[in-house]
Order: sequence, then C-alpha cells, then structure tokens
Amino acid sequence: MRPGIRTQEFCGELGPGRPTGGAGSLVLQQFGGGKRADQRQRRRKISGSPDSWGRKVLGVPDGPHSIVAVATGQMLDRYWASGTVLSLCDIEGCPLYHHQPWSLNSPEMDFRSLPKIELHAHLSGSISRESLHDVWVDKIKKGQTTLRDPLEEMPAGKFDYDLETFFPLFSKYIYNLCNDSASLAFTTQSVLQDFQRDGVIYLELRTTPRAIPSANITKDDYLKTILDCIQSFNASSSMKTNLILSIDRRNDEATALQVVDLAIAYRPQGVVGVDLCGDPAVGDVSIFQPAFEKAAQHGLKITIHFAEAPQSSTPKELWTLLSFKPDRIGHVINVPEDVKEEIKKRKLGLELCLSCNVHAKMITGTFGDHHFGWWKETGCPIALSTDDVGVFGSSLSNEYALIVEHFGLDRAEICELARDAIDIIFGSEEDKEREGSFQIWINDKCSCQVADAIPQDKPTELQHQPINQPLGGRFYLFLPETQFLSQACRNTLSINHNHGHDHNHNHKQSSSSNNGDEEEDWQYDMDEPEEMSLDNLLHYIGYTGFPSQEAAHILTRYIESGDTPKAGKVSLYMHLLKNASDTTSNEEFEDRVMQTIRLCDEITNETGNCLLPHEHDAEDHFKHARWDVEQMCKVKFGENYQIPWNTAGNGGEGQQNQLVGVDFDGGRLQYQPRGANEWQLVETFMELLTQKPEFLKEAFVPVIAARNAEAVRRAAVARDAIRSNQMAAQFGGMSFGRNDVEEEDADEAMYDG
Ligand SMILES: CNc1ncnc2c1ncn2[C@@H]1O[C@H](COP(=O)(O)O)[C@@H](O)[C@H]1O
Repeated sequence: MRPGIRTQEFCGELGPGRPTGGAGSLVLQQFGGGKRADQRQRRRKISGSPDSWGRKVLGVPDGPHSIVAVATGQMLDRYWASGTVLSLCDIEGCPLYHHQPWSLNSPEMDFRSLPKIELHAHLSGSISRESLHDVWVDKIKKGQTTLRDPLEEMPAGKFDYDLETFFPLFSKYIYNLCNDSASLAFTTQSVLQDFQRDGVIYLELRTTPRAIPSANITKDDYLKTILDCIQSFNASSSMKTNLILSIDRRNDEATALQVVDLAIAYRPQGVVGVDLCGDPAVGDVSIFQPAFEKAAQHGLKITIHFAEAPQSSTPKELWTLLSFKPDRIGHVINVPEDVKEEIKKRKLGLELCLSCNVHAKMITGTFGDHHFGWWKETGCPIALSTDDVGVFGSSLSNEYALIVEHFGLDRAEICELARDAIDIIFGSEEDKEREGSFQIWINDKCSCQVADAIPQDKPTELQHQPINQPLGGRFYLFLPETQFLSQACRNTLSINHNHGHDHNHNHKQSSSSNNGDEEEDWQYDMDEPEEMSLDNLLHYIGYTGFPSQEAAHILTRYIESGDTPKAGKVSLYMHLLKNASDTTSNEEFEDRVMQTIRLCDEITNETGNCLLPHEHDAEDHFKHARWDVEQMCKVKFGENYQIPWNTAGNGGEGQQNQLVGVDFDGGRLQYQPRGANEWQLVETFMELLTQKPEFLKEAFVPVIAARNAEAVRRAAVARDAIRSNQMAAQFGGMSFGRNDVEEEDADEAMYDG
C-alpha cells in the first residue's frame, strides 16, 4: 500500500435520499418505479424539516442517482487525470449547489458535469496552446525548432482567427511543430485528456492523414500513431473515442481515395467515417464523388463541412455534396431555402459550432445570431461541437453554456440537446447503447448529491438496492478534508513506526505483527484529542508527495474562484505545496510546516471551517469497509454469498481474517488479505474496479461509507449562515420555505411527466 494515502470515503450511490428528520438518518433512493407516492411523502416530510441539509445545502436533490467518491492526496490526481471525476466538490468549503447542475430549482447548470458527446473536433485544431508550448519547449531544448513559442504565436485570449488566418495556422505553424511521432502522440493524448476533463463521454475526433517526410512518417504511420493513442486511452478511461478521417478540399481525387482506403483499412482499429474539410475557398468538390461513394460502399459513415463560407455555398456545390449522401453535415451556415428543406427532409445530423463560427466571423453578428436558433426548431438532430477548441478556446461545456446564455434553453431542452447527439454518432450500436446509458443520466437529471451523512453506527440500515439498470450518476471528488489528512498522517505514522516494512504491507499486518502494541497501532482512541502534528504532516507530505502539480492547478482555480471558505482551505494546501516543494533543508521544511499549522488555525478562526481533524472512529471504519466489500461481493456472486469472515472486531488475537480496510488508491484495492478466501475477495474487488465502467453500470451498489458523517453535518451547520446568504442571492432572494412548495410541484411534474 502506498503509505499515507487512505481514502476515507467510498464511492457510493445516493438517491435523493436525505435526512428524514432525525439527525443522522439517511434514506437511500429506491431505484425503479412504484415508489413515487412514498417518495413524495418523504419529500413532504423532509421539506418541512429545518434540519434537512439535503434541502438547505443542496437545493432540491431531485434525481435518483449520484456517485460520490471522496478521496485524498494523489487520488485527486489520479481520478482527475483518468477523467473518472467529472467535477470537483469540496464538502468542507464549497457550497455544493455550485456543482448542482441538476437541481430543479437551480438556475445554474454545471455543463462540465453534463455527459457530453463531441462529434466535430479536428485533432490538430483541438490541441491546447499549453500542450503546443510543451512540445515547443522540448524541441527548443533539443535544438529541433526555430518556430516561435506557441504562447506567443497564439497568445492567450486570441481567438479571432478568420478563415484567412486560420488555415495557414496549421500549414505554416502547427504542422511544423507537431512533426514527429513523439509530438503527435503527446498532443493526441493531451487532446483526449482535455475532452475527457471537460466531461465528454464519447468523442469522434477527426484528422487529415498527413505524411511527414522529414521524420520518415507516412500517412499510414501517422494514422497508426493516432490510433494507438486512442486505443490506449479508450482502454484506460471512461471516454470512448472513434476516429474520422478527413479529406482536405485541396486534395486531388487520388489523394481523397487514398484517405478512404486508409479509413477502410483501419476500420477495425476504430475509424468510423470520412469527412470533407479544409479551406472552403478552395477546390471543386465534385472530384470527391468517387471517394465518398467508395466510403459508403464500405460501410463508412460520411460527414461533410457544408455551406461554411459563401464561396462554398453555391447551389451547385451544396447539391453535389448532398449527392454524396452524408450522414451528418458540419457548420451548415449559408444554406438556401431549398437545400434547407432537403436537409430537414433527410433529418441530417448537424454539427454546429458556435464559438468557431462567431470568432472566425463565419456568421454575421454574434452568438445570439447563430443559426443554431433556426435549426433547433427543425427537428434535425444537433450535435453541439467545438471544431477547434485549441484555436477558438471554447470547450464543449462552454458551448453548452453559451447556448443557454444566448438561446435561453431550459434544463429539459439542454438535456434534450445533449441526448440528441446519441442518435447520430458514427460508432457502433454498442457505442450507442453505451451512450444510451448516459441518456439515463440525463433523463434523470443527474442529481449530484453529496453524501448525506450516513450514521456511522448503522451501516446495516442502508438499503442495498441491486442495480439492474444502467448507472446514473458520476463520480464526485471531494478535496481532502483535514480529517482525512489527519488519518493519512496516522497511517503514515503507523507505517513509519513499523519502518522497514514493505509499503505494500497494510497497517493491520503491522499492528498485529508487532504484538499488539497499542501505541503503535494506527487505530486510535476517539477520546484522545487529535492534532495535526508536525510529524504527521511531515510524513504525510513526505510519503504522498501531495499536493502535486495537478492538485496545485486545481487548487489555484479554487482560489481564483474567490469563494472565501473554500479559498481558506485552499490556501492551506497551497502552503503545503510550498512546504513540499521549495525548501532546501529539513529545518526550513519543518519551519514551513509549522507555519502551515498556524495558518490552519487561523483559517479555522476566520472562516469557521474546522481545519483541524475531526474525531473518527476506527472501528466504524472497519465496519464500513467490511460492509462495502460484502455488498460488492453479493453483487458479484449473488445475494447469498457469504464472505468467510472469521472474526469480528479489530485488532488483537483471532483477527487473522479480519478485513482491515478497503481503500481506493488510484483504483487499486488496498486491503490486507490473510487467507486464500480473502485473496479471492481482493481479486474480486480488483476485478470490479478495473472493469469500472461495466462494473459501475451493472453492479455498483449503494455502498456508502460516509464515515465523516458527523463532521460533514457539523461543517454544514457551521456554514449555514454563509450558505443561506449565498443561496438567497443565488435564488433571487427566494425563501426556502416557498421553495419547498415549488419543489413539491416540480417533483410531481417530473414524476408525472
Ligand atoms: C472553420 N472550421 C474548419 N473548416 C474546415 N476545415 C477545418 C476547420 N477546422 C479545421 N479544419 C481542418 O482540419 C485541419 C486540422 O486538423 P487535422 O490536421 O486534420 O487534425 C485543418 O488543416 C483543416 O484542414
């Protein structure tokens, strides 16, 4: 086990459960129908409860599903990087409704959390400036380029590329920078990562096969490099990507056919279609007829840049393009009436790109004037798309936000829009089905609820609901609570006390192998006052290396968000970061850590956020962990599966087969097996975890271990005043009392509808 990293919370699934009045009780969502009346009844009761922080904190948690993962340290990076985490929350400091896109009354949607489908994205145009810069730095070091720094060539905030300046950006700059296998692979990877981080769950990336003679790269090599990246990304992430090959309008007929041949050859590796793109001012499209005919014959799907510029929107061109029988068309700007009618008749999929069209002045006017407004009424499925996010700087989430801002779509319409794209993906039926399961997220409005506290002492009261429907929900990652930090410190300390032990060893093993020396057992007494001691911090930082760069990046954003309680904690972490990174001696390091501890106190005093550890019952931790695994195994092996626990309780003799804790560590199960049966368990759990997408869809149980229940609740209470002010502001001064009534109506409408 990697020392110091323990996840105190688990992935769990919460329904619109909320406290039923009695402090600490929790109602989990009953999946499936038939419970409507009960739910309403419950809601009614809950709404009336002044203590229901489900209501106060979260607004109206209306959707049935949510998955909550709470993690510490490097977990943050890992999940973030893997894209499992679509959004960040922070129990302690962050008003959760900021991340509550789906709350019925919430005026705000978190578009990054919206599962999105991106169907029109050019690979080279999607590379972020930062990634280009990284490539450049590397090449400069190696003396391999004389190009300007991408951050100068494409300065931050510059998006006003028009069609005259846009195309040369590729031919004269980006292609010259990304001109070997390493840079191709690096930038492709970064593009995939960026889409995933933006909450894209299915991506059809497109690229023009490009030979790079200077690096001995053929078009075939180019494609292999890109497809390799995609395949490995697909294998390790929850986002699925397929590839479309682009024919450039500047190509001749033979080159176009060559692209189609490549697409045919690489279909098994994930090429799903062919595109026609490139400078609309150039070329006679009729020469591509044989290429598209061949593509269609071989079952490839077709998408075409359509009516992008006045020059490329002559009736002759447009009807020629329609004769290629495209499945989707992109941009679709300058379209005469008769062609519009034909598009409507065929119900062609439309890839519409707001920011690109506005920034490149491809439309007259601005966002509100975009033809999205017109097409949305036509019944043609629309896939909102980014085109070239690296150039135009607007992520898909942002495109959704723009749509809401300028076209006033309400939540249902936004969901509809997100869902629309499913039907027009070029991927397999399997892909569609996969997206279909996300449709349920959208349908269910993806309520993202934070873990209502589960009573620590009553894990068995949780209602376990086997899942026979696709998963709805998402991972949420909460920035580490200080109590987690403290726990991590303990663990680290314990390991430290058992120095010499392999880090893969578990605490429990350590503690039971050291003759039950209670002093050295990582478990601790609840009554003992807890402190984040210097030692603890040192060990924590030393072992975990947290906060890392990625974490720092995220935290910086949090600071920038200006949310005071949040920023309070964030600054603590920033201090930790400093402590960890730029000290040159142990003394200096220790000094910094002391400062951090003092800062921690100050923040606590100033913000009311308890940054020092909360009490935590280790015994409960075991109980919950054990319960978690039991539920997992029941899902896997059936309800009657009995885990051969040999003992109960913790520590001491006779604990040989005791489950001592289950932690995620970057998706690895951390668990100390003592016998064959337990290895089996480990394997099971591991298997479930590594097959996460399916596992989550098919088998995830509402395993929730909100072991910091009390802490959360207390934190919620402590922040109540701040929150209600903020909420009042956010909800236009609406009183929560009145909201209850509306919420009730809205619920009914939702269920009746
Ligand atoms: C205004 N929107 C657009 N219209 C037409 N073609 C576009 C485009 N955006 C990008 N491309 C095409 O995609 C290439 C870059 O990606 P790849 O090297 O293929 O990955 C550009 O050279 C251009 O031909």
